[in-house]
Amino acid sequence: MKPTDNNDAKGAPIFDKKLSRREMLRLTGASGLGLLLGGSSVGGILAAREATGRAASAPQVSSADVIPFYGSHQAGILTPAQNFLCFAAFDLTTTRLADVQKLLQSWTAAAAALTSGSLIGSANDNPNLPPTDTGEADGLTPSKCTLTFGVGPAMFDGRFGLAAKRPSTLADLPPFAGDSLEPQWCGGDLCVQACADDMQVAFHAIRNLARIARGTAVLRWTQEGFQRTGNADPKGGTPRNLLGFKDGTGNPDVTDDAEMREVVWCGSESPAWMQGGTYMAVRRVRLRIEVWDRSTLSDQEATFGRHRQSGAPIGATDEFAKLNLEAADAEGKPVIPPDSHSALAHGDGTVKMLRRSYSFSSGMDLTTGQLDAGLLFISFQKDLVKQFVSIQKRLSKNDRLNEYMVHTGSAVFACFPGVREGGYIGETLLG
Ligand SMILES: C=CC1=C(C)c2cc3[nH]c(cc4nc(cc5[nH]c(cc1n2)c(C)c5CCC(=O)O)C(CCC(=O)O)=C4C)c(C)c3C=C
Ligand SMILES: [Fe+2]
Repeated sequence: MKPTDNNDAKGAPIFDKKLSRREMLRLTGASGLGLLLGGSSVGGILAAREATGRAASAPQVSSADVIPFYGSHQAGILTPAQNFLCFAAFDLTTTRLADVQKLLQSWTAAAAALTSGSLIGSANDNPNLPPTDTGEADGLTPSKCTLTFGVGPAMFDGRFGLAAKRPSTLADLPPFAGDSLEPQWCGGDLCVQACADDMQVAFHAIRNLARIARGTAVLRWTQEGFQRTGNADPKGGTPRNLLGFKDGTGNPDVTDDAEMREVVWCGSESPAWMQGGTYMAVRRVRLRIEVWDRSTLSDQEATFGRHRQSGAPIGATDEFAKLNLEAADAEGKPVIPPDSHSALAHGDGTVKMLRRSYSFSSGMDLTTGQLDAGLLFISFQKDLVKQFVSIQKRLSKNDRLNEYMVHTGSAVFACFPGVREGGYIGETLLG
Protein backbone atom coordinates (compact mmCIF):
# COMPACT_ATOMS: atom_id res chain seq x y z
CA MET A 1 0.00 0.00 0.00
CA LYS A 2 1.42 3.36 -0.98
CA PRO A 3 0.29 6.44 0.98
CA THR A 4 -0.22 8.40 -2.21
CA ASP A 5 -1.42 11.72 -0.88
CA ASN A 6 -1.10 11.33 2.83
CA ASN A 7 2.55 11.85 3.68
CA ASP A 8 4.02 13.95 6.43
CA ALA A 9 5.39 17.45 5.84
CA LYS A 10 8.82 16.16 4.75
CA GLY A 11 7.17 13.80 2.29
CA ALA A 12 8.01 10.76 4.41
CA PRO A 13 5.36 8.10 4.83
CA ILE A 14 3.80 8.36 8.26
CA PHE A 15 3.05 4.67 8.56
CA ASP A 16 4.65 2.42 11.16
CA LYS A 17 5.62 5.29 13.40
CA LYS A 18 4.28 5.85 16.92
CA LEU A 19 3.04 9.41 17.34
CA SER A 20 3.14 11.54 20.43
CA ARG A 21 -0.01 13.48 21.29
CA ARG A 22 1.73 16.66 20.15
CA GLU A 23 2.58 15.11 16.77
CA MET A 24 -0.94 13.76 16.45
CA LEU A 25 -2.45 17.20 17.01
CA ARG A 26 -0.04 18.80 14.54
CA LEU A 27 -0.76 16.13 11.94
CA THR A 28 -4.51 16.41 12.20
CA GLY A 29 -4.79 20.10 12.98
CA ALA A 30 -7.08 19.33 15.91
CA SER A 31 -5.71 22.44 17.58
CA GLY A 32 -8.13 24.65 15.66
CA LEU A 33 -11.18 22.77 16.81
CA GLY A 34 -11.60 24.30 20.23
CA LEU A 35 -11.62 27.77 18.70
CA LEU A 36 -14.25 26.93 16.12
CA LEU A 37 -16.49 25.18 18.57
CA GLY A 38 -16.16 27.94 21.12
CA GLY A 39 -13.66 26.12 23.32
CA SER A 40 -10.15 26.99 24.33
CA SER A 41 -7.92 25.38 21.68
CA VAL A 42 -5.16 22.84 22.31
CA GLY A 43 -5.02 23.26 26.05
CA GLY A 44 -8.76 22.83 26.22
CA ILE A 45 -8.76 19.67 24.17
CA LEU A 46 -5.91 18.11 26.11
CA ALA A 47 -7.47 19.11 29.41
CA ALA A 48 -10.77 17.64 28.31
CA ARG A 49 -9.11 14.41 27.26
CA GLU A 50 -7.34 14.12 30.59
CA ALA A 51 -10.42 15.13 32.54
CA THR A 52 -12.49 12.45 30.83
CA GLY A 53 -9.72 9.90 31.42
CA ARG A 54 -9.71 9.17 27.71
CA ALA A 55 -5.96 9.46 27.27
CA ALA A 56 -5.41 6.85 29.97
CA SER A 57 -8.10 4.43 28.83
CA ALA A 58 -7.68 4.78 25.06
CA PRO A 59 -5.41 2.32 23.28
CA GLN A 60 -2.17 3.91 22.08
CA VAL A 61 -2.76 5.40 18.65
CA SER A 62 -0.48 3.83 16.07
CA SER A 63 0.26 5.91 13.00
CA ALA A 64 -0.79 2.91 10.89
CA ASP A 65 -4.29 3.52 12.23
CA VAL A 66 -4.43 7.13 11.05
CA ILE A 67 -5.03 8.33 7.50
CA PRO A 68 -4.01 12.02 7.55
CA PHE A 69 -6.88 14.35 6.88
CA TYR A 70 -4.77 17.15 5.40
CA GLY A 71 -3.10 16.77 2.01
CA SER A 72 -3.22 17.86 -1.60
CA HIS A 73 -6.14 15.51 -2.30
CA GLN A 74 -8.91 14.40 0.03
CA ALA A 75 -8.41 11.04 1.71
CA GLY A 76 -10.97 8.27 1.12
CA ILE A 77 -10.52 8.31 -2.65
CA LEU A 78 -7.23 6.56 -3.39
CA THR A 79 -7.11 5.22 0.18
CA PRO A 80 -7.43 1.42 0.08
CA ALA A 81 -11.07 0.80 1.01
CA GLN A 82 -11.60 0.39 4.74
CA ASN A 83 -14.00 -2.26 6.05
CA PHE A 84 -17.03 -0.04 6.66
CA LEU A 85 -18.83 2.92 5.15
CA CYS A 86 -21.34 5.39 6.49
CA PHE A 87 -22.45 7.61 3.62
CA ALA A 88 -24.55 10.72 4.19
CA ALA A 89 -26.15 13.25 1.85
CA PHE A 90 -27.28 16.55 3.34
CA ASP A 91 -29.69 19.30 2.31
CA LEU A 92 -28.87 22.87 3.23
CA THR A 93 -31.60 24.65 5.16
CA THR A 94 -29.94 28.06 4.87
CA THR A 95 -29.79 30.33 1.86
CA ARG A 96 -26.79 32.31 3.12
CA LEU A 97 -23.41 31.48 1.64
CA ALA A 98 -21.74 32.68 4.85
CA ASP A 99 -23.56 29.93 6.79
CA VAL A 100 -22.31 27.29 4.35
CA GLN A 101 -18.78 28.64 4.72
CA LYS A 102 -19.06 28.49 8.51
CA LEU A 103 -20.40 24.94 8.35
CA LEU A 104 -17.50 23.76 6.19
CA GLN A 105 -15.03 25.45 8.51
CA SER A 106 -16.56 23.68 11.50
CA TRP A 107 -16.68 20.38 9.61
CA THR A 108 -12.99 20.76 8.70
CA ALA A 109 -11.95 21.16 12.31
CA ALA A 110 -14.23 18.33 13.42
CA ALA A 111 -12.98 16.06 10.62
CA ALA A 112 -9.37 16.61 11.66
CA ALA A 113 -10.28 15.48 15.17
CA LEU A 114 -12.54 12.61 14.11
CA THR A 115 -9.95 11.11 11.78
CA SER A 116 -7.30 11.22 14.51
CA GLY A 117 -9.44 9.60 17.20
CA SER A 118 -9.72 12.80 19.26
CA LEU A 119 -12.87 13.91 21.00
CA ILE A 120 -14.64 16.81 19.33
CA GLY A 121 -14.34 20.10 21.19
CA SER A 122 -13.31 20.85 24.72
CA ALA A 123 -16.67 20.90 26.51
CA ASN A 124 -16.74 17.22 27.30
CA ASP A 125 -16.40 17.30 31.05
CA ASN A 126 -18.67 20.19 32.05
CA PRO A 127 -21.61 18.79 34.01
CA ASN A 128 -23.71 21.81 33.06
CA LEU A 129 -23.38 21.45 29.25
CA PRO A 130 -24.24 18.76 26.73
CA PRO A 131 -20.86 17.25 25.81
CA THR A 132 -19.58 18.51 22.44
CA ASP A 133 -18.72 14.94 21.41
CA THR A 134 -21.45 12.31 21.48
CA GLY A 135 -19.01 9.88 23.07
CA GLU A 136 -19.55 6.52 21.41
CA ALA A 137 -16.07 6.50 19.87
CA ASP A 138 -14.34 7.49 23.13
CA GLY A 139 -11.52 5.04 23.75
CA LEU A 140 -11.62 3.67 20.21
CA THR A 141 -8.68 3.94 17.83
CA PRO A 142 -9.06 6.15 14.71
CA SER A 143 -9.49 2.90 12.72
CA LYS A 144 -8.19 4.52 9.49
CA CYS A 145 -11.21 6.81 9.47
CA THR A 146 -11.44 9.04 6.40
CA LEU A 147 -14.01 11.74 5.70
CA THR A 148 -14.53 12.82 2.11
CA PHE A 149 -16.65 15.89 1.37
CA GLY A 150 -18.46 16.93 -1.79
CA VAL A 151 -21.10 19.30 -3.19
CA GLY A 152 -23.97 18.28 -5.44
CA PRO A 153 -25.24 20.11 -8.55
CA ALA A 154 -28.14 21.55 -6.53
CA MET A 155 -25.68 23.84 -4.72
CA PHE A 156 -25.34 25.82 -7.97
CA ASP A 157 -29.08 26.42 -8.44
CA GLY A 158 -29.09 30.12 -7.56
CA ARG A 159 -29.61 30.01 -3.78
CA PHE A 160 -25.99 30.89 -3.09
CA GLY A 161 -24.97 32.92 -6.15
CA LEU A 162 -22.74 30.06 -7.36
CA ALA A 163 -24.53 29.27 -10.64
CA ALA A 164 -21.67 30.56 -12.80
CA LYS A 165 -19.20 28.30 -11.03
CA ARG A 166 -20.96 25.00 -11.81
CA PRO A 167 -18.67 22.77 -13.86
CA SER A 168 -20.54 21.52 -16.95
CA THR A 169 -19.92 17.88 -16.01
CA LEU A 170 -21.58 18.33 -12.59
CA ALA A 171 -25.25 17.71 -13.39
CA ASP A 172 -27.84 15.19 -12.22
CA LEU A 173 -27.34 11.95 -14.11
CA PRO A 174 -29.66 11.40 -17.08
CA PRO A 175 -32.28 8.65 -16.82
CA PHE A 176 -30.89 5.23 -17.78
CA ALA A 177 -32.85 2.24 -19.10
CA GLY A 178 -34.25 0.18 -16.22
CA ASP A 179 -33.79 2.85 -13.54
CA SER A 180 -36.24 2.59 -10.66
CA LEU A 181 -35.04 5.55 -8.64
CA GLU A 182 -36.70 6.41 -5.35
CA PRO A 183 -36.42 10.05 -4.22
CA GLN A 184 -35.34 9.03 -0.70
CA TRP A 185 -32.08 7.67 -2.13
CA CYS A 186 -31.29 10.50 -4.53
CA GLY A 187 -29.45 13.82 -4.61
CA GLY A 188 -28.17 16.12 -1.89
CA ASP A 189 -26.51 19.54 -1.62
CA LEU A 190 -23.54 18.11 0.26
CA CYS A 191 -22.16 14.66 0.95
CA VAL A 192 -19.84 13.09 3.45
CA GLN A 193 -18.36 9.67 2.82
CA ALA A 194 -17.12 8.26 6.15
CA CYS A 195 -15.03 5.11 5.88
CA ALA A 196 -13.29 3.29 8.73
CA ASP A 197 -12.21 -0.15 9.83
CA ASP A 198 -14.82 0.09 12.59
CA MET A 199 -18.52 0.78 11.99
CA GLN A 200 -19.00 2.61 15.26
CA VAL A 201 -16.16 5.00 14.36
CA ALA A 202 -17.70 5.72 10.93
CA PHE A 203 -21.20 6.17 12.39
CA HIS A 204 -19.86 8.43 15.14
CA ALA A 205 -18.27 10.67 12.52
CA ILE A 206 -21.49 11.13 10.53
CA ARG A 207 -23.60 11.57 13.65
CA ASN A 208 -21.34 14.32 14.97
CA LEU A 209 -21.06 16.10 11.61
CA ALA A 210 -24.88 16.04 11.35
CA ARG A 211 -25.11 17.42 14.86
CA ILE A 212 -22.69 20.26 14.07
CA ALA A 213 -24.76 21.04 10.94
CA ARG A 214 -27.99 21.63 12.87
CA GLY A 215 -29.53 24.94 11.85
CA THR A 216 -27.63 24.94 8.52
CA ALA A 217 -28.11 21.50 6.98
CA VAL A 218 -30.10 18.33 7.62
CA LEU A 219 -29.56 14.74 6.63
CA ARG A 220 -31.30 13.83 3.36
CA TRP A 221 -30.34 10.16 3.11
CA THR A 222 -27.76 7.81 4.53
CA GLN A 223 -26.51 4.35 3.64
CA GLU A 224 -24.21 2.11 5.62
CA GLY A 225 -21.99 -0.38 3.85
CA PHE A 226 -19.49 -3.10 4.52
CA GLN A 227 -16.79 -5.24 3.00
CA ARG A 228 -15.09 -8.23 4.59
CA THR A 229 -12.86 -7.20 7.48
CA GLY A 230 -9.08 -7.44 7.62
CA ASN A 231 -9.50 -10.13 10.31
CA ALA A 232 -11.59 -12.30 8.02
CA ASP A 233 -9.22 -11.82 5.10
CA PRO A 234 -5.73 -11.18 6.49
CA LYS A 235 -4.20 -11.46 2.99
CA GLY A 236 -6.33 -8.52 1.85
CA GLY A 237 -7.46 -9.98 -1.46
CA THR A 238 -9.99 -8.29 -3.71
CA PRO A 239 -13.29 -8.16 -1.76
CA ARG A 240 -16.30 -10.11 -3.00
CA ASN A 241 -19.70 -8.53 -3.57
CA LEU A 242 -22.96 -10.13 -2.40
CA LEU A 243 -23.17 -12.10 -5.66
CA GLY A 244 -19.98 -13.90 -4.60
CA PHE A 245 -17.66 -12.34 -7.22
CA LYS A 246 -14.43 -10.45 -6.67
CA ASP A 247 -15.24 -6.80 -7.23
CA GLY A 248 -12.52 -4.26 -7.97
CA THR A 249 -10.06 -6.39 -9.97
CA GLY A 250 -10.16 -4.20 -13.09
CA ASN A 251 -9.62 -0.94 -11.21
CA PRO A 252 -6.78 1.33 -12.33
CA ASP A 253 -3.63 1.29 -10.20
CA VAL A 254 -3.94 3.93 -7.45
CA THR A 255 -0.16 3.95 -6.98
CA ASP A 256 0.35 5.10 -10.58
CA ASP A 257 0.30 8.90 -10.33
CA ALA A 258 0.11 9.42 -14.08
CA GLU A 259 -2.89 7.09 -14.35
CA MET A 260 -4.61 8.81 -11.42
CA ARG A 261 -4.14 12.19 -13.14
CA GLU A 262 -5.62 10.70 -16.29
CA VAL A 263 -8.60 8.98 -14.65
CA VAL A 264 -9.37 10.56 -11.27
CA TRP A 265 -7.87 13.99 -10.50
CA CYS A 266 -9.17 17.12 -12.16
CA GLY A 267 -6.44 19.17 -13.79
CA SER A 268 -6.17 22.33 -15.84
CA GLU A 269 -9.15 21.32 -18.01
CA SER A 270 -11.37 21.90 -14.93
CA PRO A 271 -12.45 25.08 -13.15
CA ALA A 272 -9.68 26.28 -10.80
CA TRP A 273 -11.72 25.41 -7.68
CA MET A 274 -11.87 21.72 -8.68
CA GLN A 275 -8.22 21.21 -9.61
CA GLY A 276 -6.94 18.37 -7.39
CA GLY A 277 -10.53 17.29 -6.76
CA THR A 278 -12.64 14.62 -8.44
CA TYR A 279 -16.27 13.78 -9.19
CA MET A 280 -18.12 11.05 -7.35
CA ALA A 281 -20.98 9.01 -8.81
CA VAL A 282 -23.12 7.13 -6.30
CA ARG A 283 -25.73 4.55 -7.28
CA ARG A 284 -27.71 2.53 -4.77
CA VAL A 285 -28.16 -0.76 -6.56
CA ARG A 286 -30.46 -3.36 -5.10
CA LEU A 287 -29.43 -6.89 -6.03
CA ARG A 288 -32.02 -9.57 -6.70
CA ILE A 289 -30.04 -12.08 -4.73
CA GLU A 290 -32.89 -14.58 -4.45
CA VAL A 291 -33.04 -14.80 -8.27
CA TRP A 292 -29.23 -14.92 -8.55
CA ASP A 293 -29.05 -17.76 -6.06
CA ARG A 294 -31.21 -19.90 -8.38
CA SER A 295 -28.97 -19.35 -11.42
CA THR A 296 -26.26 -21.85 -12.40
CA LEU A 297 -22.57 -21.23 -11.88
CA SER A 298 -21.98 -21.05 -15.63
CA ASP A 299 -24.78 -18.46 -16.00
CA GLN A 300 -23.28 -16.46 -13.17
CA GLU A 301 -19.81 -16.56 -14.75
CA ALA A 302 -21.21 -15.63 -18.17
CA THR A 303 -22.98 -12.68 -16.51
CA PHE A 304 -19.73 -11.18 -15.25
CA GLY A 305 -17.41 -12.63 -17.92
CA ARG A 306 -15.20 -13.86 -15.10
CA HIS A 307 -14.71 -17.01 -13.07
CA ARG A 308 -16.29 -16.87 -9.66
CA GLN A 309 -13.57 -18.57 -7.63
CA SER A 310 -10.43 -16.91 -9.03
CA GLY A 311 -11.93 -13.70 -10.42
CA ALA A 312 -9.96 -14.36 -13.64
CA PRO A 313 -11.53 -13.51 -17.02
CA ILE A 314 -13.33 -16.55 -18.48
CA GLY A 315 -10.68 -18.76 -20.11
CA ALA A 316 -7.84 -17.45 -17.91
CA THR A 317 -6.55 -18.51 -14.49
CA ASP A 318 -4.93 -15.33 -13.16
CA GLU A 319 -7.31 -12.83 -11.54
CA PHE A 320 -5.39 -9.93 -13.05
CA ALA A 321 -5.03 -11.37 -16.57
CA LYS A 322 -6.04 -8.93 -19.32
CA LEU A 323 -9.60 -9.20 -20.58
CA ASN A 324 -9.14 -10.69 -24.03
CA LEU A 325 -12.40 -9.78 -25.73
CA GLU A 326 -11.12 -11.11 -29.09
CA ALA A 327 -10.61 -14.69 -27.86
CA ALA A 328 -12.98 -17.17 -29.55
CA ASP A 329 -13.67 -20.89 -29.05
CA ALA A 330 -13.42 -23.63 -31.71
CA GLU A 331 -16.78 -22.57 -33.16
CA GLY A 332 -15.75 -18.94 -33.33
CA LYS A 333 -17.95 -17.92 -30.36
CA PRO A 334 -16.42 -15.25 -28.08
CA VAL A 335 -14.99 -16.82 -24.91
CA ILE A 336 -16.11 -13.79 -22.87
CA PRO A 337 -19.74 -12.97 -23.73
CA PRO A 338 -19.88 -9.49 -25.32
CA ASP A 339 -22.93 -8.67 -23.19
CA SER A 340 -21.21 -9.74 -19.96
CA HIS A 341 -20.77 -7.01 -17.36
CA SER A 342 -16.96 -6.97 -17.61
CA ALA A 343 -16.92 -6.86 -21.43
CA LEU A 344 -19.45 -4.01 -21.62
CA ALA A 345 -17.92 -2.02 -18.77
CA HIS A 346 -14.45 -2.43 -20.27
CA GLY A 347 -15.46 -1.44 -23.82
CA ASP A 348 -12.32 -0.69 -25.79
CA GLY A 349 -10.45 -0.08 -22.54
CA THR A 350 -9.94 3.65 -23.09
CA VAL A 351 -12.56 4.93 -20.62
CA LYS A 352 -11.85 4.12 -16.98
CA MET A 353 -13.03 5.03 -13.51
CA LEU A 354 -11.95 4.24 -9.95
CA ARG A 355 -14.60 2.14 -8.17
CA ARG A 356 -14.81 2.12 -4.38
CA SER A 357 -18.13 0.43 -3.65
CA TYR A 358 -19.56 -1.19 -0.51
CA SER A 359 -22.18 -3.90 -0.02
CA PHE A 360 -25.25 -3.04 2.01
CA SER A 361 -27.97 -4.99 3.73
CA SER A 362 -30.82 -2.81 4.94
CA GLY A 363 -33.24 -5.34 6.38
CA MET A 364 -36.13 -6.89 4.54
CA ASP A 365 -38.71 -5.69 2.06
CA LEU A 366 -41.88 -6.37 4.07
CA THR A 367 -44.04 -6.55 0.94
CA THR A 368 -42.03 -9.34 -0.74
CA GLY A 369 -40.08 -10.96 2.09
CA GLN A 370 -36.88 -10.38 0.09
CA LEU A 371 -33.70 -8.88 1.45
CA ASP A 372 -33.11 -5.21 0.68
CA ALA A 373 -29.45 -5.82 -0.05
CA GLY A 374 -27.06 -4.77 -2.76
CA LEU A 375 -24.17 -2.53 -3.65
CA LEU A 376 -23.67 1.13 -2.90
CA PHE A 377 -21.73 1.70 -6.10
CA ILE A 378 -19.27 4.59 -5.73
CA SER A 379 -16.88 5.69 -8.43
CA PHE A 380 -14.44 8.57 -8.78
CA GLN A 381 -13.57 10.15 -12.12
CA LYS A 382 -12.43 13.50 -13.49
CA ASP A 383 -15.41 13.78 -15.85
CA LEU A 384 -18.84 12.35 -15.02
CA VAL A 385 -20.20 12.58 -18.55
CA LYS A 386 -17.22 11.16 -20.43
CA GLN A 387 -16.61 8.40 -17.92
CA PHE A 388 -19.54 7.34 -15.70
CA VAL A 389 -22.38 8.29 -18.05
CA SER A 390 -20.83 6.76 -21.16
CA ILE A 391 -20.19 3.41 -19.43
CA GLN A 392 -23.56 3.32 -17.63
CA LYS A 393 -25.38 4.05 -20.91
CA ARG A 394 -23.85 0.88 -22.40
CA LEU A 395 -24.51 -1.19 -19.30
CA SER A 396 -28.11 -0.07 -18.85
CA LYS A 397 -29.03 -1.18 -22.36
CA ASN A 398 -27.35 -4.58 -22.69
CA ASP A 399 -25.71 -5.79 -19.48
CA ARG A 400 -26.56 -9.42 -18.58
CA LEU A 401 -26.35 -8.29 -14.95
CA ASN A 402 -29.49 -6.14 -15.38
CA GLU A 403 -31.65 -9.22 -14.79
CA TYR A 404 -30.29 -9.37 -11.25
CA MET A 405 -30.24 -5.72 -10.19
CA VAL A 406 -32.20 -2.51 -10.05
CA HIS A 407 -30.81 0.99 -9.51
CA THR A 408 -32.86 2.60 -6.72
CA GLY A 409 -30.70 5.63 -5.82
CA SER A 410 -28.52 8.13 -7.63
CA ALA A 411 -26.38 11.13 -6.77
CA VAL A 412 -23.30 12.95 -8.00
CA PHE A 413 -20.94 15.20 -6.09
CA ALA A 414 -17.90 17.33 -6.78
CA CYS A 415 -15.33 16.25 -4.20
CA PHE A 416 -13.16 19.24 -3.38
CA PRO A 417 -9.38 19.22 -3.63
CA GLY A 418 -7.57 18.42 -0.40
CA VAL A 419 -7.08 21.00 2.29
CA ARG A 420 -3.89 22.26 3.89
CA GLU A 421 -3.66 22.89 7.62
CA GLY A 422 -5.12 26.33 8.35
CA GLY A 423 -7.51 26.13 5.41
CA TYR A 424 -10.95 24.58 5.18
CA ILE A 425 -12.62 22.07 2.98
CA GLY A 426 -14.41 23.76 0.07
CA GLU A 427 -12.38 26.95 0.46
CA THR A 428 -11.50 26.94 -3.24
CA LEU A 429 -15.20 27.32 -4.08
CA LEU A 430 -16.50 29.38 -1.17
CA GLY A 431 -13.47 31.34 0.02
C1 LIG B 1 -21.30 2.64 -14.67
C2 LIG B 1 -20.44 1.96 -14.01
C3 LIG B 1 -20.68 0.67 -13.32
C4 LIG B 1 -21.75 0.23 -12.56
C5 LIG B 1 -23.03 0.99 -12.24
C6 LIG B 1 -21.44 -1.08 -12.09
C7 LIG B 1 -22.25 -1.87 -11.27
C8 LIG B 1 -21.90 -3.09 -10.72
N1 LIG B 1 -20.74 -3.79 -10.93
C9 LIG B 1 -20.76 -4.97 -10.22
C10 LIG B 1 -19.76 -5.95 -10.18
C11 LIG B 1 -18.60 -5.99 -10.97
N2 LIG B 1 -18.14 -4.99 -11.79
C12 LIG B 1 -16.99 -5.40 -12.42
C13 LIG B 1 -16.23 -4.65 -13.30
C14 LIG B 1 -16.49 -3.32 -13.68
N3 LIG B 1 -17.63 -2.60 -13.45
C15 LIG B 1 -17.52 -1.34 -13.96
C16 LIG B 1 -18.46 -0.32 -13.93
C17 LIG B 1 -19.71 -0.39 -13.29
N4 LIG B 1 -20.21 -1.39 -12.56
C18 LIG B 1 -16.22 -1.26 -14.56
C19 LIG B 1 -15.66 -0.02 -15.20
C20 LIG B 1 -15.60 -2.50 -14.39
C21 LIG B 1 -14.19 -2.86 -14.87
C22 LIG B 1 -14.20 -3.33 -16.28
C23 LIG B 1 -12.79 -3.59 -16.75
O1 LIG B 1 -12.22 -2.71 -17.41
O2 LIG B 1 -12.26 -4.67 -16.47
C24 LIG B 1 -16.70 -6.73 -11.96
C25 LIG B 1 -15.53 -7.59 -12.45
C26 LIG B 1 -14.34 -7.49 -11.56
C27 LIG B 1 -13.77 -6.11 -11.51
O3 LIG B 1 -13.10 -5.67 -12.41
O4 LIG B 1 -14.04 -5.43 -10.53
C28 LIG B 1 -17.68 -7.09 -11.06
C29 LIG B 1 -17.77 -8.39 -10.28
C30 LIG B 1 -21.99 -5.00 -9.52
C31 LIG B 1 -22.42 -6.14 -8.60
C32 LIG B 1 -22.69 -3.84 -9.84
C33 LIG B 1 -23.99 -3.37 -9.37
C34 LIG B 1 -24.64 -3.84 -8.37
FE1 LIG C 1 -19.25 -3.29 -12.31
